[in-house]
Amino acid sequence: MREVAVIGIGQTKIDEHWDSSLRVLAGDAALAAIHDAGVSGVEAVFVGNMMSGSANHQQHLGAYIADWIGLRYTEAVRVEAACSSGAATFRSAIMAVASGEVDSALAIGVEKMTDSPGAEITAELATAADADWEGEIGISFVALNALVMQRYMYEYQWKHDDFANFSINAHANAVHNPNARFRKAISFSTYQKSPMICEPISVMDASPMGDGAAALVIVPAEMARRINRPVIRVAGSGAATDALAVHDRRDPLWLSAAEKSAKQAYQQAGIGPEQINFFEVHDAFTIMATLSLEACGFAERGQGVRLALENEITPTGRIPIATMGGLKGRGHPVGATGMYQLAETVIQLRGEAGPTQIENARFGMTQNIGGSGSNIITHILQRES
Ligand SMILES: CC(=O)SCCNC(=O)CCNC(=O)[C@H](O)C(C)(C)COP(=O)(O)OP(=O)(O)OC[C@H]1O[C@@H](n2cnc3c(N)ncnc32)[C@H](O)[C@@H]1OP(=O)(O)O
Repeated sequence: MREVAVIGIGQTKIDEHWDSSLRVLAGDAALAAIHDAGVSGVEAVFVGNMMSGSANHQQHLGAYIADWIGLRYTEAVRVEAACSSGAATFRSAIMAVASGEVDSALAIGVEKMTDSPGAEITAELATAADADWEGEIGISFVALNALVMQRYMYEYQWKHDDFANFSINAHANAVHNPNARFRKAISFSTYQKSPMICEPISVMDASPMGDGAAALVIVPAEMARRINRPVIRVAGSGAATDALAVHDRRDPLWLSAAEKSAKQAYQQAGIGPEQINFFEVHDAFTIMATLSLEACGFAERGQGVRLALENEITPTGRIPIATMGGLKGRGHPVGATGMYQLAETVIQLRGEAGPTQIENARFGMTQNIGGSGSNIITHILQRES
């Protein structure tokens, strides 16, 4: 397999984009990535998305987007893995280039959620849960994660307030990200007063919906090394699944798929969690960020919350997370999120992150979670020079 690198990124602001269709959003991000890469085209296009068929009446996305950006007669397919569709798409693209099948690939993640009424979109999101055991009883993703958070707080004796810094850090970092949906810092009191959705998850524990697209251009690393720009190499990539239904898991409070995919990525990169300079975590809910930090080796079991409490997750902490707002502040257009995480990691590694720049960052990690932890994909990007 060849080494691969990212040479171009593009993204739209996450918002309620009433005036832009799915392909306009995807096209804007894709063309920005192609422009950033300085190439005239690519050999293959991969489009990540979760629910365009039901939410936007456009299931067939590969040719739809490729044609829109002027790439007719190019290979183009859609990739779906629920909320981890973005990272799954990136993984397909890097494998295509690493195998030698193509010399350039464009990975796009796009989702348009605000066209559908709230109840409808909540039901569509719930299709990422187990239809027979979870969807059947009408459970939403907020409710599913609330059950896990309840159990976690009971088991390890944490209070709701102890999770506040996940939200405070994400929103503080989102202030400096022009593509973030909520560019407003929040205080501890905002967190405390936030309306409860499904106890113990309040609005400030949950990532907001939104519309958006992000894209990356991937080429062989040897080609990237000939460009006069920092080389951002894909050092590691891992993917793993778990039982779809939470009650079927070995331990509902441990993300086994996160652990396995992170281990694969660490092994490929030849490093451990201590060498990761920042982590774009899947903070769809504060409890999910907590469990992800533990499974990836940044905290002991039941102690992920302590990293937030002790301010170790801020840009100057031991393991900075959500450095450009995370899902909480930037927004979570589900099938696009993994691609936003990767684009932000490239920005950090290029040294272009502004006030939330991580000093001397060499290794950035992303983790994109699908379902309530049933499909998890981890990537490690490295700045070579
Ligand atoms: C593996 C996975 O990734 S699973 C995750 C899948 N994603 C989800 O489940 C989505 C979770 N989020 C939600 O369900 C919704 O966004 C909710 C319940 C948090 C909020 O929904 P609603 O109550 O409909 O929010 P609504 O859009 O009416 O906004 C109400 C206000 O709160 C603000 N707001 C809404 N959500 C958030 C948020 N998460 N953070 C900060 N502010 C928010 C809005 O801007 C709005 O402010 P305004 O009144 O000043 O305009």
